[in-house]
Amino acid sequence: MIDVIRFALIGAASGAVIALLGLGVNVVYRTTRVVNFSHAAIAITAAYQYKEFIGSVPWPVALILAIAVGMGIGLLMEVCVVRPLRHASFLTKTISTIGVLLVLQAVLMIRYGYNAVVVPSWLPTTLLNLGPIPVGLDRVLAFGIALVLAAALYWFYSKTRFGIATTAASGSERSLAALGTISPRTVSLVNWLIAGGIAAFAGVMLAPMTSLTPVLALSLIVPILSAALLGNFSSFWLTFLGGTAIGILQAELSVFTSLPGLQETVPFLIIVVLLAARGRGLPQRGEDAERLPVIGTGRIPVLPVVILGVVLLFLLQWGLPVRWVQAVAVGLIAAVILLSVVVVTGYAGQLSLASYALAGVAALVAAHLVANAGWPFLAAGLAGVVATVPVGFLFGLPAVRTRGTNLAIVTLGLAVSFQALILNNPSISNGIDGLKVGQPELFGLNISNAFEPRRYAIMVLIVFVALAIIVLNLRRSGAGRQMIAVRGNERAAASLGISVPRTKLYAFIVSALIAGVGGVLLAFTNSVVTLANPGGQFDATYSLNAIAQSAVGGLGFVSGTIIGTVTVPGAVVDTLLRFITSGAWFNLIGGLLLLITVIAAPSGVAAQIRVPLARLVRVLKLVKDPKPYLFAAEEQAVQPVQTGRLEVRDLSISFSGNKVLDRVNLDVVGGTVLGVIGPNGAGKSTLVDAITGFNRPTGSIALDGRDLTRLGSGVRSLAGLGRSFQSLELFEDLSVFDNLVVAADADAPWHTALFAGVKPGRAELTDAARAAARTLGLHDRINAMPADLSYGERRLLAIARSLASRPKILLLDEPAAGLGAAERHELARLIRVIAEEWNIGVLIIEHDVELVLGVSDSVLALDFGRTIAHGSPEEIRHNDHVVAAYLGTGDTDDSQSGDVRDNKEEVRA
Ligand SMILES: Nc1ncnc2c1ncn2[C@@H]1O[C@H](COP(=O)(O)OP(=O)(O)OP(=O)(O)O)[C@@H](O)[C@H]1O
Repeated sequence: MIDVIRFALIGAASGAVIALLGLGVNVVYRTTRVVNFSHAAIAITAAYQYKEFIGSVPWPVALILAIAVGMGIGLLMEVCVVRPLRHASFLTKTISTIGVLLVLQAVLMIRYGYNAVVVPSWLPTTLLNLGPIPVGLDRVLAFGIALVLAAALYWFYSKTRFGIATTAASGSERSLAALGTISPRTVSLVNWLIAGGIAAFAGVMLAPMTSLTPVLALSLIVPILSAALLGNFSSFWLTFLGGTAIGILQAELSVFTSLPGLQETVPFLIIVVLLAARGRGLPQRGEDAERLPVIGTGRIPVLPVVILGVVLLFLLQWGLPVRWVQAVAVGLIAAVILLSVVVVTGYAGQLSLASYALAGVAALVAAHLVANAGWPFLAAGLAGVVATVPVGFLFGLPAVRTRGTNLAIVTLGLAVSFQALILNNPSISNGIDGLKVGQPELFGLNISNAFEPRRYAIMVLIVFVALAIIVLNLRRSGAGRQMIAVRGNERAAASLGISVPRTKLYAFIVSALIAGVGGVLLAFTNSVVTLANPGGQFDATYSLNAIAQSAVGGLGFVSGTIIGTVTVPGAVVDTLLRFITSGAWFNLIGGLLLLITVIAAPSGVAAQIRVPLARLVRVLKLVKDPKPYLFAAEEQAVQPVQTGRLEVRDLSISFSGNKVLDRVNLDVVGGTVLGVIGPNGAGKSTLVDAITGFNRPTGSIALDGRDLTRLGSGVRSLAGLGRSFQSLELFEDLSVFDNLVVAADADAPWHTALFAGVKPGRAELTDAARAAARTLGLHDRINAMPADLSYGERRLLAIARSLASRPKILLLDEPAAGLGAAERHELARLIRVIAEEWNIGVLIIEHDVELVLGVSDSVLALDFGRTIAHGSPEEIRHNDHVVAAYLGTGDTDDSQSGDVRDNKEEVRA
């Protein structure tokens, strides 16, 4: 028992320092919404500086100087990286901090090498007896200092004017500017300085507890970010408690369990479970969809690819010296793994940091089957690749409930756990001796990289080209469009019947399969497969390098995987530079290149060069221009839907005890329009969300007698409930054509996704999608991107997209917001067309009362979530409750309403 307490105290001290580092992560997240992956690297850099300073100055001066170094790095990051990227997506921001991490690590590697450095403690290390328990005084003091600092930060950010301003604005420059007195620039700068200082101080505290190595920063990332995550990147106390708990758990596990790797894994897995419990299947209303990096078209420029392929084949077989052949192979293998990043992060928008772990799964299985079961290379390799399917599924599961940076941390944590528990376990991976796989053969030919490097490289080339074609096909397939829809806007995707969890898991599994192929190719490059560290070929942190390489090339581009290999160690550029530099310098160049790319060209080099390249290819007549989609001249007849009836009974919902909907009852019948009005905050959008499955109300919702109450939003959409959003939520990465196709395709049978990479199929507009485009006047804009449409056209596209999914009932959330008088009049006419010609039941919520009264067959008025009136437009117009709650006067402006009231007659005529 005494030992348990003693190790709890020891763990609490290191945990408190981890927490301190987590607190620094919170500080910058509050200001800039950036999760800083380089925070630990700043700490380690400052700790190295401290070690240098104490050689020449007293320790207090050294400590101050080290803190100044940390603050300096924070300042540089703010000025050179964070500020230029302040409008970028979370993806770009996160990747930029990974860039800073790689740069700092490379600098430390150049300066100090791999050898561990011991740093003396500046705190007294005498043994203290707490009753019968001996503990180092330095540990107790470290815990106390961390606790005081956490309290100081809490005080500073909740009590001082500066801190309150930072907290209130919570990362929004506009809110900060609105607060007046302090400029957003100052707030950002000061917070980055504070964060840098805290990192440095924590680094100097941590250094004596563990010896310093440049890679220490990498092993600290997961615990630090986990602590910050536990505090939701904002609560200092929860972060402090979380970090301390992680430290205690790790100390206890390291002493009282014999399974290696458990101490890295268990605390992290607890966090995953907590996150999953806290997470949500879909983002909430108001969580802005971000502009993510550009994605390629997926078109295959056949002739240029064939020419390049043949030239490379020739060079590999005859033209290049062996050294260069091997360098090309190294680059192509890395490019295969980067293809997996294109699928999961580029197409599906899920920032996964586990590509090398998944590659490692395939390598482990294949190497075992060859080394211990005597399987031939091909069969073992295929088995290894298949083995990645369940692991890819497992790694994808958190994506169902988390997203963004949280997901990045979880996937990196899973990768680190996999390495600690499996790859580093000598009984599984045979430790640093590795697994002997000898010389692989393919169809009777020796293809060993050592003896037949040309054959090995040609095999790698063929595999890369095949996978690249599959990934390009996937981009053009229905499954690819669904991934891009989910990446662009999960709520909109769900509203069309796309299963968001299934799409994410699909992306993870496809990506795992591709990474698996890369893993097998990488593993069999040598006759011994080394999986355990040091020297493991699949170190979890290589996935950070992979995301960096991918971002340099272009996350959404297959061509980006080749461009990204310029920063791959051992590939062509590195081989070239080895004549003048060492490997450490190459890593530094790679990190700097990443930073320059994300700032100057956030979508990567491939996105930057695609326009001139396409022009060149066209001038040389190497490809045909794609034909734009043209509508047939004849009018598309609308096929009316089967009549639907939506019945909503006793719908209620509360948020934090505040009743937002209170026993609302309504019916919407095919061919009619129900208007819902109410003042701001009456609960109108919440009503649409509740009916379509975006929140969890009580009561019941049935469509044509089928109870939908317990079903998710995607299933409700497939059952016939369509909706639009107040904020439109278009898929900005997809053309108008593809926005409609993706809506019509949502119920495609799942097995089409199985062969999407081989048989992508042709995107076709369904009859309903064509009719929707015609009805809403978008047929002439069908090849445009949403960003090129006028505001009014964008609103119409949102409705057309819902119509393309053939709903029986369509719920329109403020469709006229921001439209001019003429556009509103046209919209009112279209709503009657949708009801009467398409036979759809329409529920419209609108602030424009006259529009609602003019277009609806009956109207429901809400106030504070309660129905205050329900009747014909005329009854509502003169209802006393409505007049009191909403209209303000008994007389509405009849001159304005006359126009829209005539719509029913106009359409009937
Ligand atoms: N997820 C949520 N958590 C907490 N409160 C919420 C949530 N969603 C809605 N509310 C609250 O419910 C109330 C009703 O909001 P809702 O957006 O439905 O009103 P509305 O009638 O559509 O208003 P508006 O016309 O301004 O859009 C508001 O007070 C809002 O703050």
